[in-house]
This record gives sequence, structure tokens and C-alpha cells, in this order.
Amino acid sequence: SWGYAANNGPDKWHEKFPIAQGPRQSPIDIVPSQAQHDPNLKPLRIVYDPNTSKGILNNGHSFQVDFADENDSSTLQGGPISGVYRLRQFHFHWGASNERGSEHTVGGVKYAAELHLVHWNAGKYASFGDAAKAPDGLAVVGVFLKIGAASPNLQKVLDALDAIKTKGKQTPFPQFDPKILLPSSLDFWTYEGSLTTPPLLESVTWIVLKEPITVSSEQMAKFRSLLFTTEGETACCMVDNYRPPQPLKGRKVRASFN
Ligand SMILES: NS(=O)(=O)c1ccc(-n2ccn(-c3ccc(F)cc3F)c2=O)cc1
Ligand SMILES: [Zn+2]
Repeated sequence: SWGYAANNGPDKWHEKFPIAQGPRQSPIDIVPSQAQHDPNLKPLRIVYDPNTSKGILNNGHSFQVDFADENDSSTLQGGPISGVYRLRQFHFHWGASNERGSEHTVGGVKYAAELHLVHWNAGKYASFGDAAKAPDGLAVVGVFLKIGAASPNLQKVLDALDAIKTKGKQTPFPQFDPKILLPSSLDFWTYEGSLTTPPLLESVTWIVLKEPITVSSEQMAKFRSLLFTTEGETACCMVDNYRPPQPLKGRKVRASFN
């Protein structure tokens, strides 16, 4: 199936997922000078309940922390979205070395990694699956990770990775508040896009924070200790699990800040 290698990576995805060449694909290169400040954009309202965090899973493409989403305990509102979107999961994308790894780029600049917090429009749709098929179904908050001081808050997540080294492994991950992973400023860029991996559904309102969080080189090495492969398969390091920027195709990127 699909992956990030030469034989099954982003340049091949269109063969099984033709939407890969669609009109609103993600990620994109964000060009700050081309982004228009929109004063109608509201502040982001992010409320997460640590009691909703459930487990951490190696899904063979990344690792993700899953959240209980049967009520409005952990939600995203405001910004470019209408209504209440519930947190479903967060995950990351990263490189084999520190000079690449993010999916979105800023004026062509790549960061070492990118955090995605995935939310779905529970005000309008009955399930995540239904929302994932709708043009206003999902909202993903993207946060860039750049190399600098270690993040103690991220270390809690990284310390769980030894238990999920191979594809399909998961372990409980209770009482985690992902809000501690966010930078101090919630200034953002926003545009209409898609999932950045198959099924590449064009259902995502992207909200990319301008301010990165910092991680240390040692912490990045921890991400790279994961494997794409199952126990017993020839080990293949989980690195470079990012899709490169896709054509803008006339879309406008708005900025919440001047
Ligand atoms: N990298 S990202 O744009 O944040 C991203 C990329 C892919 C997904 N993703 C992969 C499968 N699904 C999925 C899972 C269950 C479902 F019912 C429908 C889906 F699209 C999903 O949401 C979710 C998020
Ligand atoms: Zn992602």
C-alpha cells in the first residue's frame, strides 16, 4: 500500500487516489507576503480536556494520540470555522535530518517537523467518517517544530515511543493535554485544503500557526527511532513521512494577523 518510498510515495499516490491531483490539495507553500490579513477572522478558541486522551498508536505512517470524541470536551472553535469541531487525534510528520520534515513550508522554508491536531465538525456531522467526506468537515491545526531548546512538554509524548516502535503497536496514553504543545501565539494562516495522506480527502480547513515550537536535536532523534514496518519485517526507519507542497490552484491564504 501507499507510503513514502520511491515506489509507493507521494509521486505515486495519484494512481490509486486520483484526487491527489485535485483543486484543493495539501500541504502548500505559504508565502507570507501573498497572505491577506482578514479582520473578520475570529481568535482561535481551543479547549482540551486531558481526560479525553486515550492511547498512542504507531499506524505505520506516523504515530498518533487518539481522543475520545463522543462529546464536546475537547474542541476547537473560532478562527475561520463556524460551529464546534471536536479533537479526534494528533500526529506528526518529520524528516531524516533536521533541515526537512514539515509538510507546509513558509516562503520555501522547511521546518524539522510539523504537528497536526485533527478536529471534525460535530455540530454538523454525525461521525468523523461522515465529516471527513464533507468540504467543511475537518479542521486541522498545524504547528511547526524548529530545532532549538528541548520541549519538556513534547518529551512526555516521546517517552511513550519505545512502547510503539513497530507498525500496529499501541499503548494507553491517559491524562494528556495537547494544549501544552501549542506556542504562545495563536496567530495563524488559513486556507481550504485536504488530508495530506491518502485518502487525500478535500475536507480540511487548514489553520497553520505562525509561531513554531522548539525541539532539540536529541528529541528529533527519538521521532526517527520509530519504524514504518511491523515486528518481524525488515526494519525501515520512520523518517521523511511528509508530502511536499502542492499547487495552490488559485486558492487564497488568509492571515489572522498583520
Ligand atoms: N496529515 S493530515 O492531513 O492531518 C491527515 C491525513 C490523513 C488522515 N486520515 C487518514 C485516514 N483518515 C480517516 C479515518 C477514518 C475515517 F472514517 C475517514 C478517514 F479519512 C484520516 O482522517 C487524517 C489527517
Ligand atoms: Zn498530518
